[in-house]
Amino acid sequence: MEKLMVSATAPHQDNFFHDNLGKFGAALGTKLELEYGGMPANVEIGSHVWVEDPEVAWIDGIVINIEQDEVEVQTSDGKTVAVSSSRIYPNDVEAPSGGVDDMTRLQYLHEPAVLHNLATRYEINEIYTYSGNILIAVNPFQPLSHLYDDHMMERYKGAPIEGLSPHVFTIADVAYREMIKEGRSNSILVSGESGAGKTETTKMLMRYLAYLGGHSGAEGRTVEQQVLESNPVLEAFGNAKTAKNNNSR
Ligand SMILES: Nc1ncnc2c1ncn2[C@@H]1O[C@H](COP(=O)(O)OP(=O)(O)OP(=O)(O)O)[C@@H](O)[C@H]1O
Repeated sequence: MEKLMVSATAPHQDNFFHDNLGKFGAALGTKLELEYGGMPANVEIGSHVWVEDPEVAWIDGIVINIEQDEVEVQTSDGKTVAVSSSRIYPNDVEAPSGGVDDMTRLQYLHEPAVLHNLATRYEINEIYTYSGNILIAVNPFQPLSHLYDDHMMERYKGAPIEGLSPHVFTIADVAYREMIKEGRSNSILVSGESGAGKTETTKMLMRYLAYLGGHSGAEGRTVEQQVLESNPVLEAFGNAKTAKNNNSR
């Protein structure tokens, strides 16, 4: 059985941009341990790097001094910090200002680069980003209805993955088409911490799948309507308010 994956994540704050990369990192639930076993080979005085910061998780800066295993970095908030050479990560300052829609296109695939890319896209309401064939969804904590309307479903229907912005509909579309082509069941794995947006993501997946397969059903209601109408009933029985989510499953 083919599996497609959507990884949902929550920034926990309405405005998390650069100051909230730390919370975002925690929400991602992943720590990309890419140790260099020493200083990255291409780091020298003047290099742009990321260093860890207690407030904002990762901050960009410029190397101003290197002494054996210790590197001095002037950070963009005007401070000077001394860190072990194994704790700095190269910063690609030539990366597109709006981020990249597939993280495999990043020059460096380490934690600060990944988080910075997601945060940059989130700033412009691009909540979806691919990492190869995995879709990362960042919880917008606000209705983005234009992303999920009929017009969008029509646009994504059967469309090649390359031409359109990353979207949960593409994941559903690929899963559906593979199921038809292979003639066997398919599955989509949606993972993430509580409050990350798994339920909402799943609703969008179901909505799109119902749209693809929907036709007029009993009492003139479409399959899409019937599937979606079952949600509030199921949620009324199974959901509860928790510290992380008002509508937790
Ligand atoms: N794509 C989205 N668009 C708008 N709001 C969203 C989206 N995803 C999540 N949210 C908001 O975040 C809240 C929490 O999301 P959701 O219930 O899907 O999280 P969850 O991962 O299923 O959590 P749990 O594991 O606790 O059930 C939603 O009630 C909704 O307000």
